[in-house]
Amino acid sequence: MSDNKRIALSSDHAAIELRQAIAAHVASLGWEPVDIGPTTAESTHYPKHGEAAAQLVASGDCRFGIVLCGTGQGIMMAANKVKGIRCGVCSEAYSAKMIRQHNDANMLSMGARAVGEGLAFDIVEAFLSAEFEGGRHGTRVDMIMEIEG
Ligand SMILES: O=C(CO)[C@H](O)[C@H](O)COP(=O)(O)O
Repeated sequence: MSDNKRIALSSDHAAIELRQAIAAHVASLGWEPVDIGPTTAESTHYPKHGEAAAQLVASGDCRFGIVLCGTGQGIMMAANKVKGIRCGVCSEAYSAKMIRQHNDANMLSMGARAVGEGLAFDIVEAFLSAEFEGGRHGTRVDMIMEIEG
């Protein structure tokens, strides 16, 4: 397990409050939130926020990233364009566990218009407590990364 306990957090305007609640929650779990905003509910564009969080993860500054928009889909797509990022959208805890165990995901995305705070906390906890299993899953993750070049 990595010593890096930093988690990059970003969102668009649709998820400010949920993102801030998740930042506090991960801190309560012993992680260090690196919340890069935005902080106002003014309409903004999710690609730049997804990319910014993904860069912190890809550079190794943060171990994981958690990104949010209305659905979680657009900001996930943006994050996955950054080399080295494997980000999945989750709206239940099982998938959040599995994207760590089987896909070695380093970022989690959620939709603030799709999940409430309690469910989002469960999803985050499932993601952070699961470990990559390697083995055949490592072979497949390597294949994903080869597509990226
Ligand atoms: O979910 C999203 C992207 O996948 C965005 O949060 C959503 O598209 C923003 O919509 P609006 O500008 O109408 O608030």
